[in-house]
Amino acid sequence: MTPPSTAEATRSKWTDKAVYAAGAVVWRLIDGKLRILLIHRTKYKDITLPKGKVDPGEMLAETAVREVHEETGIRVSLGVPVGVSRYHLPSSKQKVVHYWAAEATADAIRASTFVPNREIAALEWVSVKKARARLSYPVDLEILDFFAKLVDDGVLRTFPIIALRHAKALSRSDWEGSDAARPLTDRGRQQAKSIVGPLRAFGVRKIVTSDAVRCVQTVTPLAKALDRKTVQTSKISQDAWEDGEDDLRSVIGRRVRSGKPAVLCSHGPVLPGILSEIALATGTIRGSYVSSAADLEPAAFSVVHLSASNPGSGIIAIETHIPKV
Ligand SMILES: Nc1nc2c([nH]c(=O)n2[C@H]2C[C@H](O)[C@@H](COP(=O)(O)OP(=O)(O)OP(=O)(O)O)O2)c(=O)[nH]1
Repeated sequence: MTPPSTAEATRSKWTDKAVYAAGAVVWRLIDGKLRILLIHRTKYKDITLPKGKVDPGEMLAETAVREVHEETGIRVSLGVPVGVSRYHLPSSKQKVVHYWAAEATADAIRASTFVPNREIAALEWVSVKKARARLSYPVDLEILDFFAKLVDDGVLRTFPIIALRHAKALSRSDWEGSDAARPLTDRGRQQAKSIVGPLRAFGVRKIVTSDAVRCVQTVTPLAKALDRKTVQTSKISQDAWEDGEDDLRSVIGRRVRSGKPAVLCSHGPVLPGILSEIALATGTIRGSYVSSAADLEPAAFSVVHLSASNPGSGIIAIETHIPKV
């Protein structure tokens, strides 16, 4: 059992031996009371949290959202990570399941498509206390405990600011034009496509990018999928940063004030400044986790979770995701 990343960045590790899965503690307020979603599984006659196995090529965050939807008919966006459970399958393989908190909004409930089926017999919304009594497996209880801590800390409703490093670009030596015009490689374009699912999983609505071509190209598949325009600005570009003319502070300040899930696509050397400005804008006591979250390979991203009601209470959690291509 790995604790959730309240004060440290987490990085997912992949091994061939384990079976990976992802899911969520889905929650909503009913008449002001917190309720979480349990599933009654048909085949196993057990009561668990919604989750399921990673599809080939998929990243964990998109698995969590897809599986919640497939099992419960409810479309969620992910909030804070609430832990990783590990258990042995009857085949003796290890199963590793990553969980996030995820709010089921009123709209998502209205649009729910659940009907009892071969996999899931019933859905049940219960208090955290009742969930503790009903869940079939001890590992689920540990996830529930992490979730309950968020509730106790008053930081259940959050929004993410995501710092994304542009995907793989042509090297400077292979390019004769200006550095700002350097495009993505074929692999970079694949990476840009592969992060659309996981970025959507966090509910990204706003896309802000350095105006360098390699950054704009990195977020273009996402912008298309969301049918949104990108905000292209030199304020977070490497050229401006090298000339001391960047303005990370105003860009981050706006994002923190808006409270909307956003992605900021920038460059390796600029990312530490972006993470540092998020920490400063939220009164976060800085630790090494902030700089490690900025140390990203191409097309990797760090999700910084902030309190929706009180962003000034500091960063709630940071998690880092690495593309598989
Ligand atoms: N969900 C869950 N199943 C467990 C646990 N411990 C344990 O022995 N099992 C059993 C129940 C089933 O016989 C078997 C496989 O269940 P599973 O939920 O991991 O896998 P699955 O492939 O059926 O479902 P999924 O991951 O696609 O949602 O493992 C546990 O802690 N959680």
